[in-house]
Amino acid sequence: MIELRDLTKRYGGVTAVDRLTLTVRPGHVTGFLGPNGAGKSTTLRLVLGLHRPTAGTALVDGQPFAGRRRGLRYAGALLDAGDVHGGRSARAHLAALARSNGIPRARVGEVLDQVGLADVARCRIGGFSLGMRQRLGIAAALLGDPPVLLFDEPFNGLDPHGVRWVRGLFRRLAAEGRTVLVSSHLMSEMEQTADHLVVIGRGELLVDESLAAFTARGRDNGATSLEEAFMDLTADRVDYPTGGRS
Ligand SMILES: Nc1ncnc2c1ncn2[C@@H]1O[C@H](COP(=O)(O)OP(=O)(O)OP(=O)(O)O)[C@@H](O)[C@H]1O
Repeated sequence: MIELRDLTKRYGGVTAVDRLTLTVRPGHVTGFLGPNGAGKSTTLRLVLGLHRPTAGTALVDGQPFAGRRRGLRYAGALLDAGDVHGGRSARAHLAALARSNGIPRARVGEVLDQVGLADVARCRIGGFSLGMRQRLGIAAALLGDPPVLLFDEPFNGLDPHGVRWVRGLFRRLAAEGRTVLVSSHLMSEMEQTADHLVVIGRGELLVDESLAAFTARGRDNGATSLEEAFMDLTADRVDYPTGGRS
């Protein structure tokens, strides 16, 4: 479970996250949506203790994640698939993470199999496509078999086979009772993957409800799709020209 209480992050004059209070529950895939610059990545980084909040708290299963030893056992995350040492092999990268988190080395082979990278395990990451890097990032998130998983734009760079695989993986992880929080701009993917939605705009919470309730409310207001309901909800929360309702 992830619990945010009045979570706030300011960078100089910019309030990236504004008094966010919400609970992300286990057993669901929670889609985390918002226009560009809404504060999604900042929120994920605050949860993982990579940034310090200006005010408020973020708890992972009842404790702050920052400073937690062997953190990958408690929460796994894919934040930036490009943020890896290109000179290492996939196996060496995962083995180093396993070592520093007290995870048995056998897990490395298991997660490489699970994400479909076993055949290229000894290849340098520098030669990997974006889709392969995404899979490696997902392998790293799964390494510690954690109860809480966070994914920032996990569908980026994946081909249709990869997208379908990720969709199924997230659903399985949630069905196993894990907390799965997925940020994405792809409404079609969220529609098929998430069963709960959190929407933020300019750092503030706009929606925290089931996908079914959100789409039903959108329909009542004349929206014909999740995308349209999202556009209507966030239209006054963007700082750039929008396409509006077609
Ligand atoms: N390290 C930083 N220093 C200064 N401002 C930052 C920093 N990180 C984020 N911001 C600002 O905070 C706001 C929220 O950014 P964030 O990246 O969290 O949004 P996002 O919802 O993930 O956006 P996107 O969908 O474009 O990835 C933006 O105005 C951004 O410019």
